[in-house]
Amino acid sequence: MSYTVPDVSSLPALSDPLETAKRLAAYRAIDENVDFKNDKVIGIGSGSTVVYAAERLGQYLKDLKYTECVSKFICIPTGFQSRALILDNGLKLGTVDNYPEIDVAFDGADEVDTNLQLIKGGGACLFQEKLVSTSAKKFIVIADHRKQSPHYLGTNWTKGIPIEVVPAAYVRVQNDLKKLGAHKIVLRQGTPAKAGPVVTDNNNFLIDADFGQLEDPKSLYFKILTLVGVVEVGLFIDNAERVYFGNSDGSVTHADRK
Ligand SMILES: O=C(CO)[C@H](O)[C@H](O)COP(=O)(O)O
Repeated sequence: MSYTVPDVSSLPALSDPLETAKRLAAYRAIDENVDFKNDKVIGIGSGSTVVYAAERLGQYLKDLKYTECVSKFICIPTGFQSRALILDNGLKLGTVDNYPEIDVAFDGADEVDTNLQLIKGGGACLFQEKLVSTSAKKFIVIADHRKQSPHYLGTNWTKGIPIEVVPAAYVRVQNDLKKLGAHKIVLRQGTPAKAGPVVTDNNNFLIDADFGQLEDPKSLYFKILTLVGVVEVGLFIDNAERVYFGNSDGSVTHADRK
């Protein structure tokens, strides 16, 4: 029997309502933002929400109405987990080197403010996420309702801004972050799974620096980025075009960049 992409409104709820919310947001984002006729290169981010975006593309691939175009899509990952998601869903893998222009990219976020500025990097993939999202003509974020900030970044996500640093410079960067006004600075640890610091897909370390609520995330972004040893900062500024939020009542809402 032939396969048809399931309608979002007819999906049975998952056992965890939060997972249901993430799935709804991701499916809606794919349905409304992939141009099946014209898109060629799709960015696939990292984290637990984007799993459902890759799953949705995999569903389109199985539906004979879409198989021909989806099988030609080149999907660009943002790290190891994301690469596996692409392959597990039968999609074609590419790299930014081969495909520097991405039509549309999908990724999760740790917090989204009212201007669609983002904190990302909670899953330690921020450099490649930034590479992919800023290489995309359209960057679409998918998140559950916990990620929607009432106003400023740093309200819901209080673990600090993730910052990817060259290992040789981590002490220097920590000292410099203190001078910039960070209240709490932590070198992210891999324990209990790994003794010692988290090592990113790019062989770097991660520092989480808490600056409290961010009234001006853009200027802080540039201040941190210019510190010697900083590879990338988990503040995604003027990057997201639209964010889909999966809500606890089963609805999905979206916000657009002004
Ligand atoms: O930035 C990220 C990884 O570095 C993720 O996109 C972010 O942490 C959101 O993850 P999830 O969808 O699991 O909440």
